[in-house]
Amino acid sequence: MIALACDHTGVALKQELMKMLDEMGLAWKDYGNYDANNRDDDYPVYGYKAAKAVADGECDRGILICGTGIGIGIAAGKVKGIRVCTCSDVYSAELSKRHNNSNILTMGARVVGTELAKMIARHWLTAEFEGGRHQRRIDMIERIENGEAPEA
Ligand SMILES: O=C(CO)[C@H](O)[C@H](O)[C@H](O)COP(=O)(O)O
Repeated sequence: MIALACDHTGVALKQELMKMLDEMGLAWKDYGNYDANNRDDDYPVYGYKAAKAVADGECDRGILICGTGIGIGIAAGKVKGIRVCTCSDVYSAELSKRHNNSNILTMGARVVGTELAKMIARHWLTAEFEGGRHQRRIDMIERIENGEAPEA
């Protein structure tokens, strides 16, 4: 299950991603915002809901959108267990999965066009974590998250 969320800037792009996920046969759940005209909304609300769903195991991973992808990514990354990649290119998106096992992709609806965003999401969704030395580094990140130094 893929968690989707956005603020008012990302409603149209999120709808395009929903169509793409349907075509890929991937299930999704939408954590809002549902209304592009609600311009007074706040991205942390939606970023948190989707990130919590991933952290709690309700969803396997998430794709979140705000104007730049940065604000909603910062908010989502505050949830324990969440590894965010904010991407505007395919290479970073793919490597964030292969090396960092990112579990949330964020993109900027005011940064990337629809087709590029779909391509980025497709690469991210189909890439696989390589483990090995990369797992060691993720373990270090988890130690930092727990208030410890990365080296045991
Ligand atoms: O937080 C952001 C910057 O990382 C997002 O791009 C928001 O979508 C943006 O700040 C919203 O701006 P608006 O002027 O309220 O549309």
